[in-house]
Amino acid sequence: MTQTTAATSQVEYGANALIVCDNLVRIYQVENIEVQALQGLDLLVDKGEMIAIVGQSGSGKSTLLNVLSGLDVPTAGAARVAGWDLLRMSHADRLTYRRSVVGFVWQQTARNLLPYLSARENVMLPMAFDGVSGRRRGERADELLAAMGMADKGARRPAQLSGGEQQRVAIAVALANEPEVIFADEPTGELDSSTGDDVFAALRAANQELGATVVVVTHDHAVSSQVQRTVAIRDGRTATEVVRRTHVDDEGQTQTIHEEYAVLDRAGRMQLPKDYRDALGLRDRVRLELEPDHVGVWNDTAPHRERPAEAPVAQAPAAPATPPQRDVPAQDAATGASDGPDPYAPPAPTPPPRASKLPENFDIDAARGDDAPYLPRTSPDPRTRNEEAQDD
Ligand SMILES: Nc1ncnc2c1ncn2[C@@H]1O[C@H](COP(=O)(O)OP(=O)(O)OP(=O)(O)O)[C@@H](O)[C@H]1O
Repeated sequence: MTQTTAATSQVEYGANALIVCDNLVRIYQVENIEVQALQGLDLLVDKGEMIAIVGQSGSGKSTLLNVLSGLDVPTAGAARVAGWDLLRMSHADRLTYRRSVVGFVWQQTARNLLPYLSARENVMLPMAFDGVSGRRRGERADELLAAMGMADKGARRPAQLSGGEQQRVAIAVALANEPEVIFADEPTGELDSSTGDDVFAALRAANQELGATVVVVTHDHAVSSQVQRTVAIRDGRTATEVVRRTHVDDEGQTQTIHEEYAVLDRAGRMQLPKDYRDALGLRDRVRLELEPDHVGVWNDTAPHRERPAEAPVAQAPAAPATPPQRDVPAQDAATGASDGPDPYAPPAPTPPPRASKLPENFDIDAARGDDAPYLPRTSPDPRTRNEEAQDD
């Protein structure tokens, strides 16, 4: 088995994560043309998480899933799942990996189940390949079908089940050999929305009740309301993440909050969301300014200006969903400071002063110099939105 050893002299990237993609590259050669399906993608998934990977058609989702499921080998970079090095697996390793370490739910219901076996027999089949005793196979199949809300339909063949029921049986099949992770590729793509919700409820049961790590790949951004974390990929790279959490307000009402993060890779690269770029006319080249607790990103044509040292620091405004149809002064992406008064802007709230997160001995003036255009972030500075994640 080609498992990586944990004993390295320095801490490995994502050492404690269940899934690690580090600068993953997949280049397809089509005649004389190279297609870069994955262009240095980074991804970490912890054990026990349920996440969605979203992206438009052609963004690289299927390529990523093929790599993670052991069907394809990346061109460069690193990919590990549960300690298995996906770039260095032998053929035999790959079979073991696909049989016992990962489970799959595909979009096409027909691809998940054998049509001539009952639901119960379908769930028992992977266990037979894995050498599980007959009695135990039956017991576990019954447990899994019950967990998926399919206890009373185990004797039916796939053709006697609805599309949503077939997908719930498929989840039970994927769980049969107690895999480390389940990959679901557009599992609700062929279903209506209410049936799709049932399938997501079954995936959540697999995650929360049976402890499986679940990765759902989809083009549907609305999925972010169904999972804890949504990772958006764009042009073969991780672009943004939306983390969903619940919050109880002062009146005792539970609110769901989506916090959107830009993903910063180890080389300091990040993608600015399109609505931010459009709103401020940011393209080709931008100017960066390091402030005590954030980095300002400026339109290249914006005049350089000095900010008074005692100027109040405002919280980041939510970016507009659509670019405003008017001239917007070049604006500091994090502070909201602008070159001149914006007659359309609502009155700015006066926030409490924020403490600097920089180390005490950090020389911000030296760091602002031209020699140090890229600086490490010392703390995340998420933009908070109470709305669904928006992509391009
Ligand atoms: N076998 C292949 N040979 C050549 N190019 C490929 C191959 N597979 C994918 N690509 C290209 O790689 C890029 C990413 O494709 P991929 O299928 O991963 O995207 P996707 O996000 O899954 O899209 P969709 O949602 O439409 O399935 C696309 O430009 C695609 O044309």
